[in-house]
Amino acid sequence: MTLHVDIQYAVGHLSLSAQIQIEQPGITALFGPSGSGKTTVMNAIAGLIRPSKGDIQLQGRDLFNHRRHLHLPAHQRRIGYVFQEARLFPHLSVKKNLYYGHHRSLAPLAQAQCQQVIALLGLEHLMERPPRHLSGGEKQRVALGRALLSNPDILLLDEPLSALDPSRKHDILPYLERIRDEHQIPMLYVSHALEEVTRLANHIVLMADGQTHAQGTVEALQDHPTLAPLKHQLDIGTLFSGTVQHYDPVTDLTCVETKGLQWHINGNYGPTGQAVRLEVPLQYATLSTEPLGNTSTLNHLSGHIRQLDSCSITLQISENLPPINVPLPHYQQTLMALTKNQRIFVSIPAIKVLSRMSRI
Ligand SMILES: Nc1ncnc2c1ncn2[C@@H]1O[C@H](COP(=O)(O)OP(=O)(O)OP(=O)(O)O)[C@@H](O)[C@H]1O
Repeated sequence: MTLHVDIQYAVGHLSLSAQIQIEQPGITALFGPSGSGKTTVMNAIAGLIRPSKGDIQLQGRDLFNHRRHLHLPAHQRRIGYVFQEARLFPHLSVKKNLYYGHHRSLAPLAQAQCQQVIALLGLEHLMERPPRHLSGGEKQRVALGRALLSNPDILLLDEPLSALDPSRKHDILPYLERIRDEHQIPMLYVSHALEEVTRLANHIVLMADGQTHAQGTVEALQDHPTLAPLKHQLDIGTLFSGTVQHYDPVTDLTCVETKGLQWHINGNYGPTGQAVRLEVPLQYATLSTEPLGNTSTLNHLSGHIRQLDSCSITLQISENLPPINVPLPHYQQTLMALTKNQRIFVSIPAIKVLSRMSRI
């Protein structure tokens, strides 16, 4: 077990009751409306506030246990915390900022690993600069580096991109992806932006009114009533996690398997076995009640309608696969005279699947 949180805390109008279990590396998003208690949870994990009940464990170590009157001080928790603003020491160079946590760490990172982190974040050429001569994105990269150099057991990221303009945000996302892919460190990531979450996170914890009310993989929770309308509003397709089967340089197509389904996507998405997340724009799929025959479209599914809702249908592709939700307005369901248990054929061009894809 990596992180276990089961706490209660009351402050102002907030009555917090949070249960979180993170057992995997990668990024877990803490997602919910403003004021739902996300930062308060992060502060409790970091030891900046003391919950009134419950317990917190990290890598099997007790950080907080109300019954046993245990509340480990923040500097003994081995936690890296990155905030909305970089909070660098203005009078110290980038190098001194980076090594600040390292020098105080209980288990400092070896020098070779420090150099790897500095290279991963592209900071080598900035080492002697004072923070005032850095862009917002560079400051956040230094803040990430400072947290990683302290060799934490978990990285807490509280909206680390929200103070950046869109292009800086875009610049820093690949660095977060590299930390996720190249370090085994678990990360808890607060964000309001579902696009960021679907790109970065493999797990998600949903919060509302001070309560954690659902958690699981992003794929499993994507049709949750909290997320489905946002996904629709942002025109985000259906997410599938899968594995690269092979890449064909002649056609420039990658074949990806997602739990029994095969997809063809344009471009090269890494070696065989590479874990990927596909975003399939099922909202733009062509649906028919007959097989389409000889078509130029490369991705085909067929399944039986299990449910018809006002703006989507639920398809059962096969016995051993979870049902798939395909957005389809009610008037189109009526035009096609769709009924329960009817067989439906779905096709999506390879180029459309390519359009939104990130590694997980
Ligand atoms: N020390 C405090 N005194 C009074 N109220 C507080 C205190 N700390 C937090 N709160 C209240 O608790 C609620 C949750 O705050 P918190 O910052 O955890 O929410 P959040 O989900 O992180 O919000 P946001 O997404 O806007 O950052 C808010 O209504 C906030 O005003």
